[in-house]
Order: sequence, then structure tokens, then C-alpha cells
Amino acid sequence: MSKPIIVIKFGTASITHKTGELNEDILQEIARQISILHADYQIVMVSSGAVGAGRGFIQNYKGTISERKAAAAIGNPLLLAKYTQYFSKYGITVAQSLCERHHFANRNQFLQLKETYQELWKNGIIPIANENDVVSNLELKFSDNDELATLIATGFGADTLLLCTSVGGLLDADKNIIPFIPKVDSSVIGLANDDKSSLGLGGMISKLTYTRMATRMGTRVVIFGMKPEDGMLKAIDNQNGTSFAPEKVALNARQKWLASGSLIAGKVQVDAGASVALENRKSLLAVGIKKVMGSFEKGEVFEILDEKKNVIAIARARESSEVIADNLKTQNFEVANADEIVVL
Ligand SMILES: Nc1ncnc2c1ncn2[C@@H]1O[C@H](COP(=O)(O)OP(=O)(O)O)[C@@H](O)[C@H]1O
Ligand SMILES: N[C@@H](CCC(=O)OP(=O)(O)O)C(=O)O
Repeated sequence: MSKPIIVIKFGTASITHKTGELNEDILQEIARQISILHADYQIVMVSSGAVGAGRGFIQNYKGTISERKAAAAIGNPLLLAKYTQYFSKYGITVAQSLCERHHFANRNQFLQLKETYQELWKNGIIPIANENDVVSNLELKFSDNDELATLIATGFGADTLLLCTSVGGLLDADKNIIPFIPKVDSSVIGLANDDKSSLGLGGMISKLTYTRMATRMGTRVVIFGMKPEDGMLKAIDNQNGTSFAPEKVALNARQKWLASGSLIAGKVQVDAGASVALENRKSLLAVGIKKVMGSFEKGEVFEILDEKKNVIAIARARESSEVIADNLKTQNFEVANADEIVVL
């Protein structure tokens, strides 16, 4: 049996000093602890820090988008060189994987990423992913690397997603780390405010949003800090940070990808009868649709909203939004097949 997959994400605040320079002590610790986990898991690292590592080379850096892209272009090789250096102490080679959001939206391309990672794992190599900031445009980018890490974890069916944070875990109102959360609901998300580190993009709200997605797709999540000794090794044993229980799901890999990695091109609102049919895992028929919103092509993915406008499912369209809108009164007109609908 192949080893379980774990995805471990390090944000900017976790691996840089306040000034933005890389914190080499932490990088060495990351390499040491991951070298121990390497024996038992297939690992994907996701590391931010390129902008922080490169921004010192940009004159009068103010953090504009083009400056961030340029800083990432400079910082990425510096970051990788450090990881290469520290992992080599343990005889481990690392590989760079710069990803763009649209690679995840196209299932064939996503499967190619998986194939590449499998080839690397076969050779004992650890891929280190980061967003390809140099070309990512505002409309179509990952919201941050918490999202990138989550899409890799859910799309690969990872056992565990470890999200490293500078604050050690999810804190309660008294600033104590909450050790275990059985389910991420709105009261849990409400614990986080929108504070984030000066160079990062994510913060705790983003971590919790993606934690909810990952746990819904059956992946356990641990938000942890590197400050305690062996912090990562303890986190994987639920002994450090905040652990979030995975939900039991009966989704295949394709459906998990549909619900997380695909890009949502439009929406349809359905009536109460159609909502019930979807809950009972039936296909979506045009007669149950009240309204088609936005425009999508055949094969693209859309959200299904109930009468109260709550998102209740994600589906792949059998017809374009235009054709669907023209057939709302046609009997037995299938808009999405049950196999390609994920009820949330
Ligand atoms: N309830 C909370 N528990 C923990 N952190 C929180 C909470 N609410 C807001 N935060 C903020 O979220 C941020 C955690 O993310 P951090 O590790 O800094 O970012 P990144 O990994 O994205 O670089 C911190 O700035 C922290 O103050
Ligand atoms: N791609 C950017 C990081 C963007 C990002 O998501 O940052 P963070 O919120 O610190 O994980 C970089 O390498 O600096």
C-alpha cells in the first residue's frame, strides 16, 4: 500500500523575520522534522516567502502588484536554494513546483501535476509548491497559499493538511490555543479576525475557510506552530496546535476535485422540489430551475442555490447556460447528471 499523503504549508510569517528576511533557524528545523516524516509519508510542501525574500532587491519597495511579482521572481530561487541546502543534510532532494489557479480548474492539467508529484515521490524527492506569482493575474489567482495547499490536499485525497501559523494555532478569546475542533461552523470562523502578517496574504480567516473545505472533503487539518520543540512532529500526532476532524465523505476523486478545484462559472437557483431531488442524489432537470445566473459553457462548473440563495451543490453543466435558459419548460431536460453533482 502506498504511504499516506500529507501537505504541509508554511506562510510568510512562519518562515521570515519581521523584516522579511528568511528565518534560517526555522528553515533548518523544517528540513529536520520533514526528513523524519519523509519515511512514513508522501509529502508536498507549500511554501510562501518568495516575496519576503526578494523584496529587499527592489528599490523603494512599496508592495505594488508588479513589485510583489518582481520580488517573487527574485525570492523564489533564493528560497529554494535555502531549502535545497538544508534538506541535503538529510540526503533529501527537493523540487520546485510553481502553480497557477487555472491549472487546478482543468482536471486534465491537474492530473498531470499529480503524475509529476508521483514521479518525484517515487524518486524520494519532496515537491515544494508556491504560486507562480510572476504571471498570476488578479482575476485568476489563488487567494493565497492556504488555498493552493488545500486544493492539492483535497485533489490528491491527502490524509492530513498541516497549516503552519506564526501564532501557534486557532486562539480562543483569551488567546489560548484550542486543541480540537470537531466541525468548522460559523461560530468557529467567528473566532478569527482579519489580522494578518504584513507580507503574507492569508491570515486565520483564510486558514479556517480552507480548513472547512478540506475537512468536508475528508482531509484532517492541523493548524500548528513551529515554536514548540518538534512542533511539526507533535502536530501530526494532534499534540500541538489545533486539530480539525475530517468529515466522513463518500465522494470519489473526481467529485472532490469538482467541489474544490474547479472554477465556478455561473449559478442556477432551484425550487424546493429540485433541492429535495438533489439531496436524494438525483440528476438536475431544467424544470426545477427558477433562474440561471451568469454565463457558462457546456462542461463548465456552476453552483446550485436553493430558494434562500444558499449554495447547496456544485455541478458540471451538460449544456451551456444559454441552452438551459431556453429549455426551462422542457420535460426531462437534464442539466447536470447525478454523477457530476456534489451536494454540499
Ligand atoms: N482567533 C485567532 N486565532 C489565531 N490567529 C488569529 C485569530 N484571529 C486572527 N488571527 C491572526 O491570523 C494570523 C495568522 O496567520 P499567519 O501565521 O500570520 O499568516 P500566514 O501563514 O498567512 O503568513 C495572525 O496575524 C493572527 O493574529
Ligand atoms: N506567493 C507568495 C505568498 C503568498 C501567500 O499566500 O502568503 P501567506 O499568506 O504568507 O501564505 C510568496 O511566496 O511570497
